[in-house]
Amino acid sequence: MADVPPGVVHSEPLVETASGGADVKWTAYEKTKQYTNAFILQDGKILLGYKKRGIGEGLWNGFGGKVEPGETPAQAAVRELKEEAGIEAPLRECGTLFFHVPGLENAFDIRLFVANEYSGEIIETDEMRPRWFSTGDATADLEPIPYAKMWADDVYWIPHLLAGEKFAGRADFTADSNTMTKYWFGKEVEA
Ligand SMILES: CNc1ncnc2c1ncn2[C@@H]1O[C@H](COP(=O)(O)OP(=O)(O)OP(=O)(O)O)[C@@H](O)[C@H]1O
Repeated sequence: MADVPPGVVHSEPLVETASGGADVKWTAYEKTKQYTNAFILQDGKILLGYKKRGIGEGLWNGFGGKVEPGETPAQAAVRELKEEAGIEAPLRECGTLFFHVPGLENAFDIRLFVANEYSGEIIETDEMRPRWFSTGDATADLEPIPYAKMWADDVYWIPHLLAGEKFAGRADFTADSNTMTKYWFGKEVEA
């Protein structure tokens, strides 16, 4: 049985797929705040957004934000996708992530969502500049997923997202930099 880190939310057993920083301890945390992160995957391409402000500014990511009081994570994911990319999609939960960043009051409890179709027109918003990327090699019109310009954790779990596997993990970051001191990721297996 995998040694799942504190804070990681999952419903089925997990097998480890990546880990690092074995010589450091998981940082203790007191409070968590729920966030969402949503992706559209279609015909060998993935929709990402360039974050123009706030947490993760200057990085490419899925579309998401804080779960507001009275909302479920699924409702928040749909609202944030509409607010940040202008589209609606039948999102399904595909994973969870937990992040600790020193100096922030709350650790991040993030629910990840994916859909293979959407409706509406993809638009740039105040917060995000959306763009399609190839899920494989570069193509004539699409660049590959820009891992070097994404959160350092993404390279470990996006392959699960692309493979249709449910995943969960945790990463502890240094303050004010996109560097992980300790991380653990796993995918769900049948109980
Ligand atoms: C540390 N490693 C990380 N790796 C991958 N993704 C990460 C992340 N840390 C935060 N995220 C995502 O970043 C968005 C922040 O949300 P953020 O825009 O700040 O929230 P929200 O829109 O509610 O804020 P406003 O109050 O509107 O500014 C949200 O999707 C959240 O899932």
